[in-house]
Amino acid sequence: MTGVALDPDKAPTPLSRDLIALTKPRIISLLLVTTVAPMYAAGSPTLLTVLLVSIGGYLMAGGANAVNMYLDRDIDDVMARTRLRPIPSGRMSPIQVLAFGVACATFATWLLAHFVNVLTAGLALAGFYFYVFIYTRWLKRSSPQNIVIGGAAGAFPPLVGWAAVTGTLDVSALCMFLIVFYWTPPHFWALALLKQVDYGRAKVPMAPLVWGERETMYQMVWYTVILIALTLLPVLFGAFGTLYLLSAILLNALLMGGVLKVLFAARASKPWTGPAWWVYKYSLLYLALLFLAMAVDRAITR
Ligand code: HEM
Ligand SMILES: CC(C)=CCC/C(C)=C/CC/C(C)=C/COP(=O)(O)OP(=O)(O)O
Repeated sequence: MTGVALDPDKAPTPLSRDLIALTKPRIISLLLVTTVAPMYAAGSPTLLTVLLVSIGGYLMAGGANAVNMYLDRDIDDVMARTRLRPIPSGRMSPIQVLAFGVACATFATWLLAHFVNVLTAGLALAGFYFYVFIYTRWLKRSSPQNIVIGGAAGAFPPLVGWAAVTGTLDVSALCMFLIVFYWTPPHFWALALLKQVDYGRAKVPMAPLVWGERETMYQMVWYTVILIALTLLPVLFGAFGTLYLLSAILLNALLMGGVLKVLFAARASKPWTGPAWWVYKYSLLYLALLFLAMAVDRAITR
């Protein structure tokens, strides 16, 4: 016994729980919705294919998230939101985390290439590299456009799901990629507006700190306008029908309403943090329901 007082932040945590935390499971749950829904929009996959793609997708994205925590261990240590993660809290060493992340991604590549197809494995691996090297290693610390360009990483899952079922990519898959791509700025900047102290302390040039709050809010509005147009585009070329159209209209109206509420509150010098939280939380429901509507729409009209 050393007699050192127990720090509640450093209370023992089972290794299994830390390994799961390294993969950011809650984020992956939505990534998997945007992987599996396109599979049902693309065709009629067997349950085994869905299971294999889900396991491979989880391990690839989880591996990417673990390597992200390895590369970001210095800034995770200074942000309140991230300082209890396995590395900054001292429960795991950086090299253990790196090895875990690389092992997950390697196994996922083999699994997808061997049991699904090589295009699916290649697209998932491209998502891994994009997130680790383009977003985390490069853009996150160097530009307020970090999540716009880097956000492309999070848009790979629909391509993965589509390729797993069709063995190829087409304009519907591209539309789904673009939908997630343009959804990312309103999703993330709503949170970035609320976490400016954290990002300032970590010297990460997130949009609100570089452009200011008002400009970030205007940008959120413009990205939402493009997002709405992109969600309606597949209906114009006949990819989806009425159920999807009605769902998209409703979901879009609520998202635009939320984003405008943030902007108008700020312009009127009224509190905008409540509406910003709402937009962040709602953005998650929005994407899940939009992709679910795509799958159901195609399933009932097939
Ligand atoms: C560059 C792109 C993105 C950035 C920078 C970003 C950033 C973030 C951050 C910082 C959080 C807060 C997490 C926390 O509190 O620990 C978050 C939450 C979340 N993000 Fe994103 N995100 C991005 C793209 C995506 C994508 C593509 C998806 C899924 C399709 C996604 C799904 C989620 C989910 C489900 C949460 C809630 C997690 C929770 O409640 O613990 N994000 N995002
Ligand atoms: C197909 C495939 C494998 C794609 C990879 C997709 C992927 C892992 C997307 C993650 C998006 C995300 C959580 C970004 C936040 O990173 P951050 O570093 O800003 O968040 P943090 O501060 O919470 O660590």
